[in-house]
Amino acid sequence: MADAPLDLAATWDETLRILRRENEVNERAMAFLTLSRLMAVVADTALLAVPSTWAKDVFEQRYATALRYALTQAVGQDTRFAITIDESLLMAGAEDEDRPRTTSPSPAPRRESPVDKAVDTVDGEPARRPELRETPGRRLSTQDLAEQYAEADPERPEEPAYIDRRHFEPRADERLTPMPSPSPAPRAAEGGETTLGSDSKLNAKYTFETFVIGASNRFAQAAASAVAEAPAKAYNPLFIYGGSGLGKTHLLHAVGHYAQSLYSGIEVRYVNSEEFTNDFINSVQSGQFGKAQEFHRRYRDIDILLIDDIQFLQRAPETMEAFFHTFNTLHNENKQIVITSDLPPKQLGGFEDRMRSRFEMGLMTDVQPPDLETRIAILRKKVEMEGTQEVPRDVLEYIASRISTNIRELEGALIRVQALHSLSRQPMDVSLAESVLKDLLTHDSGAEITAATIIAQTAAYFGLTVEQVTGGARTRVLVTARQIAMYLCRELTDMPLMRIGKEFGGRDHTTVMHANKKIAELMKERRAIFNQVTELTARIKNSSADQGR
Ligand SMILES: Nc1ncnc2c1ncn2[C@@H]1O[C@H](COP(=O)(O)OP(=O)(O)OP(=O)(O)O)[C@@H](O)[C@H]1O
Repeated sequence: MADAPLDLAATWDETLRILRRENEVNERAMAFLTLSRLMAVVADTALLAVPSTWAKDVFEQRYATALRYALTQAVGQDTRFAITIDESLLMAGAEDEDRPRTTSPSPAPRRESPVDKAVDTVDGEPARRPELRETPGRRLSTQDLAEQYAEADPERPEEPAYIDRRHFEPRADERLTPMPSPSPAPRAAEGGETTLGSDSKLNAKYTFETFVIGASNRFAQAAASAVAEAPAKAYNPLFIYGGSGLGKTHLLHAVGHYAQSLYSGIEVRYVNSEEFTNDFINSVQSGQFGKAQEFHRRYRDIDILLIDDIQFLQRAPETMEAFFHTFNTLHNENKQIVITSDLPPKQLGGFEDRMRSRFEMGLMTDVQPPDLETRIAILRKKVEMEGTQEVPRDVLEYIASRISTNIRELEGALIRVQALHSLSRQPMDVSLAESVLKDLLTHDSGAEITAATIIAQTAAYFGLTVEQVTGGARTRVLVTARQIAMYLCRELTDMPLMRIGKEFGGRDHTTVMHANKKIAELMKERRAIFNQVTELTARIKNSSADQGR
């Protein structure tokens, strides 16, 4: 079980007291610190919300050591910090100033940001805004600060403060490592794919231990970790958005594993939005009371709902309505919801405003494409997880420098390099990697690759029909062709497993997962499979480029 939750407001008060005592921070910075908030402490990192870019820069650059020292003392363990900007804190402070001070501050009517909302629900108590104490050294009023700031930055946006990774650049001395193992290894099912013992459908590989943290995902990781530690207390919902293959699904599963490791008996459910849609449609179409009840039990009698790729939620009004009610029920009952999407709520087409505004109620954070060092660290982690032969740093660096936008592609390239090495017995060096990536990249026109193209090309290559590739017959040739096509759909398109399964006659996502694993293994063992995958990749890329012209 987790330790008793930290009293964040008291810890922040103590941090400020220590900073005042040490007297290393000037008055102006101290006044900004008074307006700031401690939002969470995740592993060894304190998440701070501060009112302005100026404050963030000053705390990170000039007062980093003093702040880190004070936080370490107040938390009682070595604590570093990450900062986000929440401009409404400045206004909140100004409003507080106008009111007579009381010992129990009540929430002021003010513009709410996702961050505010998040803090309002900590420990189920109303927000404890940092008190504006009158100290001998404090002469600047928050009203002064608000005015100064408004003058300095008249353009500041009225939008709620989105939290994104740009506020979380790593310190120079920071190493790229997975989080210092907060969670024990998840319970693995046979085949190592999903956890047993509950209906959660978690992938055993996607944990915080196997997730590499860099500037591109630092805040998302910390927020995900915080919701697992304190479900429905920290941020609800947590909304993670960003491009394909950047680790959103991985984080979602990691939340589930970590929460399960902390709270025995906690009910966690991971679901893709398409699966949610299917479940709902089945429950309605059957017309059976039992099915409807089963749907309710599945999505409402749970503690954490992890819903992936919300952009695919079928636009049918009934499904939207079902999701809206599920969301409200869970939220009202203080159950945690974590959502991923390719776009932030505001840009999610096809969703009603009431739905979008609910997505914005908690905390929003993006994940960005990782930088080179993070990509190398991810590759190193994959090698370590597979327990395969070491891959030299220059080879990892070469692969990481050539593939930059999608981690799934990065993993695919690593698999191919390892496969050629094990088949050809050529040394694992940069020239080997070059020869593999040459094939992979020279055909890259940037044109979009579709499942239809992959299936058609695979069928033509093996002398089969499209129906045979997507059908149910199980001769050896058919199964191999089908699995290769699924593998390439996973590697070369943005499609989630569930969607790929649909393209192959409505197969389950676990079938696609199995095919993916199988082909990755076979590529290392059988030259014929490696050649087929390589050759087909070139054909698919060429054909997609031709279609795009
Ligand atoms: N920071 C990371 N550390 C380790 N592995 C990562 C990291 N980010 C992504 N990956 C890996 O990259 C692959 C793709 O990640 P994932 O499926 O989570 O992406 P996604 O953002 O959900 O993509 P999509 O939107 O297409 O569903 C996974 O195998 C995942 O483990």
